[in-house]
Amino acid sequence: MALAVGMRVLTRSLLRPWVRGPGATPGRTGPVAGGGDCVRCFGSPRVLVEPDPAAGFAVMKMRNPPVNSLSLEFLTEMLISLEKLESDKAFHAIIITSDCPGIFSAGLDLKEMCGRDPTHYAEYWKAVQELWLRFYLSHLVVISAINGVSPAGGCLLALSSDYRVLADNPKYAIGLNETLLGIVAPFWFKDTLVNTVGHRVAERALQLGLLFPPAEALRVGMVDQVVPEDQVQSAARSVLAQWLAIPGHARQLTKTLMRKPTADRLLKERDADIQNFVRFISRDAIQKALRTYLEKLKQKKS
Ligand SMILES: CCC/C=C/C(=O)SCCNC(=O)CCNC(=O)[C@H](O)C(C)(C)COP(=O)([O-])OP(=O)([O-])OC[C@H]1O[C@@H](n2cnc3c(N)ncnc32)[C@H](O)[C@@H]1OP(=O)([O-])[O-]
Repeated sequence: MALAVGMRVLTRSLLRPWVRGPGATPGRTGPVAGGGDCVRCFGSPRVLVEPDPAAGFAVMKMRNPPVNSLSLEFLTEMLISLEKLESDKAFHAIIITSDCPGIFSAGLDLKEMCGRDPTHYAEYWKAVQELWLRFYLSHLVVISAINGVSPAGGCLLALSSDYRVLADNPKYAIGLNETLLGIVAPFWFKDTLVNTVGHRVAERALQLGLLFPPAEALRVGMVDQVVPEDQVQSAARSVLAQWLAIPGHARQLTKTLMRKPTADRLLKERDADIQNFVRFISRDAIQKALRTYLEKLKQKKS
C-alpha cells in the first residue's frame, strides 16, 4: 500500500516535465547474475542497477515479471534509475537488459490501455513519451543487450539505444507489431524506426507489423550485432569500450545533432499527441481489439 502511494507521488513528479525526484534506494545489496551479492547495486522493485563506476558504466536490469510489460510504475522506476545514473559523473554509459528469461520487454502494458479512464490514458501516455525522450536523448551511451523477445514498446526501447546486441535465438523476434493488435504506432515510434532502418524497410515493417528474427533483424539494420545467447552481456561490454574511447563531449553533441530534430517533433506536439492517443485508445473498436488480443494471450496459455 505504502509502495503504491509512494509510486503515485513519484509518478506525479515524473509527469511534471521532469523533476529531480527522490532517487532509488542506494547501496541496496542484491543478488547478481552469476551468483554472489552486489554491494553497490541499487534500484527499485522492478529495476536492478548494477553499477561499475570504475569502468564508467552500469547495467540496468528490467525485472517486471512475467514479461517486463511497461506499466506506469515500471516506466517510473526506469526513469528514476536513469536520472540517478545521468546525474552521477562517474557514469558515461548504461547497458539495458532483462532479468526475465526469454523476454526483453513485451512492450507497453496492455492493461494500462484497456478499460481505464481518459485521465489514466493521458497520464500513462505522458510517461511513455517521457521514457522515449529520456532514453533517446540521454547523454549517456545506451547499449541494449537484448536477451529476449521485444515487440512494440520493447522494440522502441531498444531502438532508443545507441547500439543493439541481440541474442541469437529464433524466438527473440523484434519489431513494431502494433498493426497486428489493430492499433497504430505513433509518429515518433515510426520516426525512430525510420532513423534506424530507413524509410522503405520501416514502411513495410510497420504496415505488416513485422517481428524480425535475429538474422533478419541484423540484415535490415534493426540490430547492430547478433551473438550466441551466452555472449550477449559480454558482447555489449566489449562494444562499450569503443564508444567510451571517443571524447565524451564530441560524441554527445553528435548524438544530439542526429536525434534532436526527431525528439523536437514530439516536444512541439506533446499535448496534441496525448490528446490523439486518448481519443484513439478510448474508441470502442480499439478497446474491443485490445480485449480480444489480451484474451488471445490468455487462451494461448491454456
Ligand atoms: C498506440 C500504442 C502503441 C503500442 C505499443 C505497444 O507496445 S502495445 C503491446 C504490444 N505487445 C505485444 O504484442 C506482446 C504481447 N505478448 C506476447 O506476445 C507474449 O506475451 C510474449 C511473446 C511477450 C511472451 O510470451 P510468453 O508465452 O512467455 O508469456 P504469455 O504470453 O503467457 O504472457 C504472460 C502474461 O503476461 C501478459 N502479457 C503479455 N504481454 C503483455 C503486455 N504487453 N501487456 C500486459 N500484459 C501482457 C499475458 O496476458 C499473460 O498474463 P496472464 O494470462 O498470466 O494473466
